[in-house]
Amino acid sequence: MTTPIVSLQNIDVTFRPKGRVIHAVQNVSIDVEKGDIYGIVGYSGAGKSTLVRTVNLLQEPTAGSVIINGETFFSNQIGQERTIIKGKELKEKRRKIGMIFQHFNLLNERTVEENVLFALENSKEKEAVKKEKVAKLLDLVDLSDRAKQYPSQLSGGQKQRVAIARALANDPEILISDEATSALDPKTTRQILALLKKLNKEYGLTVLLITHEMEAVKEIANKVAVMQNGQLLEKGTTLEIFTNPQTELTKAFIETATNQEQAIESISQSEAVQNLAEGEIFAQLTYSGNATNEPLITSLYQHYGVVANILFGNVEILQGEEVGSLLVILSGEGNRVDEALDFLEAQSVSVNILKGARA
Ligand SMILES: Nc1ncnc2c1ncn2[C@@H]1O[C@H](COP(=O)(O)OP(=O)(O)OP(=O)(O)O)[C@@H](O)[C@H]1O
Repeated sequence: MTTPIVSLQNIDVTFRPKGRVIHAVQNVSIDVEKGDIYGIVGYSGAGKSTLVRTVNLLQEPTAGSVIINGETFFSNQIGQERTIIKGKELKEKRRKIGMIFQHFNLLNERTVEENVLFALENSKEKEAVKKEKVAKLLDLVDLSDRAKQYPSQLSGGQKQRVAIARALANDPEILISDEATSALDPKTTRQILALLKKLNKEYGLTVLLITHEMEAVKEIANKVAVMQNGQLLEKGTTLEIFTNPQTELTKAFIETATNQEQAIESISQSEAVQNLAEGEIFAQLTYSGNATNEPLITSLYQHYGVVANILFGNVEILQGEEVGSLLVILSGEGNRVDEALDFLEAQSVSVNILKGARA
């Protein structure tokens, strides 16, 4: 195993405002490999921002370890001595971890190029070298023609691209994107995500993608962790999580990202589902890779005499793999539906029963 570029181990963050106790992050462990785009999803208040702010110690954990590229930034584990990097050392290390935010955080009284240049104020390079670098970065984010303009003259997507150029100024290996697309419309969101993907692919940039939008994760992340109330509910590859979610919250997130929420809602109202007969099951089947629609459904009939009435079908490409989803009513004799469901699960099809019960 290679050393993870970011290893967060048993991270706790507890706030104590005015006598109250808030467990913002509780015992969360995440390993991010170099080249990952690692999505961290959860609703507002789940603890995502607090967790990622521990990566560059903008937030000091209460307990746990933060290890970046094999180097311990912070450690406070039971039975061990507490260590933390500070001062100049911390400042230097922080420069190698870029950050972008929902509201861009640009300096409004400075031009686009001055905003990017500002990130290089501690660099010992000559002014001309810095300027050349800024020009290159603006070219990279496709904003060369806006160099002399002010943030107020730019669209949201352009502002975020300035912020990305600024975040890359010190050649970071890691970029933390904290809800960077949350204030943008869907089309601009896709453009920014495409830019992050390009930076990841062409420059090997590792991205921590904090978001409440599973759609963004689906679009570019190869791994994902789901958080709720400060805790990590589940983590895995995007393909694993989308095809076999373990928790109700993850299922709900996925439904929003795959337009299935609406399909399930409207199909649940259909006559066939409303009048589901005894022994019938209304279920969502999700599968990836080789399993395809037709052979699965044919097998159910051939082996178990179970008829699958397909009410909705959808195929998406995730991380280069096909992920299929069907909403079906299964009917058959005796406990044949039950056997058919076991068969499906043995074929790595994830079964989510929406109405009716197994025998
Ligand atoms: N400095 C702080 N002092 C006290 N409580 C805090 C502080 N920072 C965060 N919290 C609390 O910790 C919890 C987690 O907040 P956090 O911002 O990490 O969540 P989040 O998942 O990133 O949500 P959002 O996207 O809304 O920021 C919340 O209950 C929040 O109110």
